[in-house]
Amino acid sequence: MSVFSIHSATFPSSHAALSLAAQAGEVIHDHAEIARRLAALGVRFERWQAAAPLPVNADAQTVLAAYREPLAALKAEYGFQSVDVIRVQAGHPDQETLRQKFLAEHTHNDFEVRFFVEGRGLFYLHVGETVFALLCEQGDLVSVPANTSHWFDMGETPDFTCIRLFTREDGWAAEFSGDPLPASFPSLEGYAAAVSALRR
Ligand SMILES: CSCCC(=O)/C(O)=C/O
Ligand SMILES: [Fe+2]
Ligand code: NI
Repeated sequence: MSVFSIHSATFPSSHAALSLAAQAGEVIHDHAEIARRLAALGVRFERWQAAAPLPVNADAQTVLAAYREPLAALKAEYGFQSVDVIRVQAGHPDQETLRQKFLAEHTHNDFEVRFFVEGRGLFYLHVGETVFALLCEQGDLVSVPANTSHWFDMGETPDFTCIRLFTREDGWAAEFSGDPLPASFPSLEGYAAAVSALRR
C-alpha cells in the first residue's frame, strides 16, 4: 500500500515513529487520491504492471525487457536519453554509501523518473515549508520535477529494484543542498511503523 503524508518542514522529531503519528498533518492511502494530490506538485504517480512475470533478482536487461512498451512510451513522451536499473538489497557492498548519498537533500536539473520494479523506498519532497513523504512500492512510477528538493531512504535493510530514466546521457547527477532537514525525519522503517500504527 503506497502512503503519502504531509509535514511541516520544521518537523522536530528525531526518528520517533509515535511522534510522527501524532504530528502528521494528513496521511493518505488511496492511490488515486495520492496521484491527484501529487499532480498539484507537478509529480506524476502511477501504478504499472509488468507484461510478464519477472524472475526474482532478474538482471537489468530482463527487467527493461519486461517493461519495454511503457518505457518506450515514456521515452517518446519526454525524450529520455539513458535508462538504468538500480537494485539494492541488504548486504549490498555499497549499501551504506548509497543510502547516505540518497538521504542527503538534493535536486536534479533533470526531471527524475523512477519505477519500482520490486520492493519499496521512501521519498521525501521538500516544497517551500512543507515536506511530503511518499512511500513507494512495487508497481509505483513516480516523477520528481527538475529542481525540486528531495531525498530518498532505502532503509536499514534495503530491498528495492528501480528503473531510472534520465534526460541526459551521463545519468545520475545531483546538486546537494547541505540542509540538515533529512536527519529530523523518520527513516523508512520508522515511517512505515508509524503509518501502520495510524491504521490500527
Ligand atoms: C529510487 S531510485 C534511487 C534513488 C535515486 O536515484 C534518487 O535520485 C533519489 O532521489
Ligand atoms: Fe533524486
Ligand atoms: Ni530547506
